[in-house]
Amino acid sequence: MLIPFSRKNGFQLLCNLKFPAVGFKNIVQSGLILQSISNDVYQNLAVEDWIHDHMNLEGRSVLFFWRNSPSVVIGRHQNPWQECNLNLLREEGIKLARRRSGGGTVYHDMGNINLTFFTTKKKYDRMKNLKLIVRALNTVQPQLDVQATGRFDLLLDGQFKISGTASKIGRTAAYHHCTLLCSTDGTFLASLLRSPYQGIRSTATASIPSLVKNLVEKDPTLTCEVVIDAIAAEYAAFHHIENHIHLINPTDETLFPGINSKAKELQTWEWIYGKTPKFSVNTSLNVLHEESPLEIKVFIDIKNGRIEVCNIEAPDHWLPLEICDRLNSGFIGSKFCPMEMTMLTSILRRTCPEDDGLHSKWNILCEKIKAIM
Ligand SMILES: Nc1ncnc2c1ncn2[C@@H]1O[C@H](COP(=O)(O)OC(=O)CCCC[C@@H]2CCSS2)[C@@H](O)[C@H]1O
Repeated sequence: MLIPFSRKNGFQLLCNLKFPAVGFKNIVQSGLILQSISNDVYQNLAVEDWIHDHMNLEGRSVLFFWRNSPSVVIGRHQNPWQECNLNLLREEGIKLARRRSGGGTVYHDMGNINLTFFTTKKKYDRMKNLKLIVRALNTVQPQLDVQATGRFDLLLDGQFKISGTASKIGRTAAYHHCTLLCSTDGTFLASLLRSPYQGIRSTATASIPSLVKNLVEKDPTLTCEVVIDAIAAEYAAFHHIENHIHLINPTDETLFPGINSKAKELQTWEWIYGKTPKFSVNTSLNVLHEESPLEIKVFIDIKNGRIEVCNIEAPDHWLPLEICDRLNSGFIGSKFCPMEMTMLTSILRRTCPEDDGLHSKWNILCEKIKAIM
């Protein structure tokens, strides 16, 4: 049963919980189980940041459950252009988030559970956490074949990924977080995580795609609610604590002072796109000229999400070199982002001679360039 986390004692509860007496030999590791009432990926990631930064985890550990409305979550050192179909994300209104932990890109929706295991750096143990999840799943469905792999995925029937792992290890605190697929939209997941962008060269961490499956496909009773309750019960039994899930509101500043500014930072363009490791795009675009295709070469270097070097080379007879150069130098310093391009190209177009033919070619080229962003 879920009981609301009271405002009055919330912060106290998080920071100064009274733990059972610790014996000399049998050290009782005390714990706390939390679940977010929000489905906003930025707010939930901010809870992780807050607990990691502010909670004293010495002698206590915390398990945090959270679910998000449709979102794509990239790792700290990843390139979103390389990892997902940004145009599709924009069209469908899917949130894109960059987390603070490393690793690959995953898709979240309300059919996916996220679990964060907070401990001290010393007590950090991903295999122990995954085994706890496996025990919980087997309690509900003893027939289920779920195993943890060497790279800390959970596989169903030896081949289908149902969980991916990432982690952040701080100076004293650490967390291991993982996903768990109960009833996620697999078709949508696959199309969102397929990048259509060609010619990207980068040193960013690349994701490792797998065949995925939902737990409900194996057993329809394994819904998110059932699975969360089973894992909470297993965690409570393991840590000798009350089997109770405390509901938390991640926008509650009395509980988490300063949390809203953490959530805000996670939503900024500078964090999501700007933290992409330097990369380059080397591709070509095709336009039609007198009914035959014509090749336009594009070389762009992007640093901190912004265009650092730009070389768009169109045949001189199609677009005069001078006009091309105007575009190339005009783009320097701007965000590698279609919205910014729309603004910029309409400003730059005013510097172009009044010529309908030229303007139409300019528009065609700018639309093509926007499509690779
Ligand atoms: N939700 C989810 N769960 C499991 N596997 C997924 C999911 N979404 C996509 N995938 C598959 O994993 C690969 C990427 O695998 P890869 O191993 O590259 O990355 C991960 O697993 C990262 C897990 C991060 C977990 C965090 C926990 C809280 S916030 S996000 C992707 O291409 C798909 O094939």
